[in-house]
Amino acid sequence: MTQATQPPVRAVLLDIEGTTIPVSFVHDILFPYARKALPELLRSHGDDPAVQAQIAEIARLAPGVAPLRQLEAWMDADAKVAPLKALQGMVWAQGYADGALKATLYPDVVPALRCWAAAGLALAVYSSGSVAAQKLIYGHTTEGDLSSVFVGFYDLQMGGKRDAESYRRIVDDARWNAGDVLFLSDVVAELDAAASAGLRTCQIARPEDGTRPGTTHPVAVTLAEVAARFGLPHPEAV
Ligand SMILES: CSCCC(=O)C(=O)COP(=O)(O)O
Ligand SMILES: [Mg+2]
Repeated sequence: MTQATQPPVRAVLLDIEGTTIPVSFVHDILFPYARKALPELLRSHGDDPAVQAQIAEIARLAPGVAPLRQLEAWMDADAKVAPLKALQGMVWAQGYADGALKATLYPDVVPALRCWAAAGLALAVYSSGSVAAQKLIYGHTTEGDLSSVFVGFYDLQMGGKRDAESYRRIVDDARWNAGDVLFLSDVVAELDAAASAGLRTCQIARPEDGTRPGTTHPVAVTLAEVAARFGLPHPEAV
């Protein structure tokens, strides 16, 4: 089916890093902040049940390895592992609360998200960052609190982003039809998985991040271009 003969997009599922928020913000600001703050979190909040639950999960995944050592290994590898992502979210909460962290989105993102939500599209997030971290990042942007534009937030509890089953779970949870959903990501393997689950896909290839456009999914450099390609309300037209 060509775009013209496909049913209208009713929902947009969005990755964060490299899609709505620069890779540089995540890697140069968020990750170093967490790397510095995690040892203190483990030391001073090690008896907090929420922290203990993540330490138990680290022990399950990496038996016999000291939790901090394992977290550092995962951070070195940029591993998308749920206990690391949960603990990073906990330390970022403090950074957002005291103003040390504020998210800068790509300039085309806020107009598009506001326009699409106002037009009745259902918007949801799917990121390796924990749901708590997602709500923090969109709740503390340089353009204010954007979290209310989203009807859903999904993380690794749904499964890995390169696994088609994760997208089926999200679509079921949101009570969407897969063919009505457009998934946006910079990572081709994630788009492949979403397409296998029947979602429509578009790669966001941000030149400033050096994203290499693939050849197997439609490609756009901004969300305004996504709007034009998929017949969504255009942020500059409202
Ligand atoms: C929720 S903001 C931090 C994002 C993060 O921790 C990460 O690993 C990026 O993952 P994504 O799935 O958004 O590429
Ligand atoms: Mg990404």
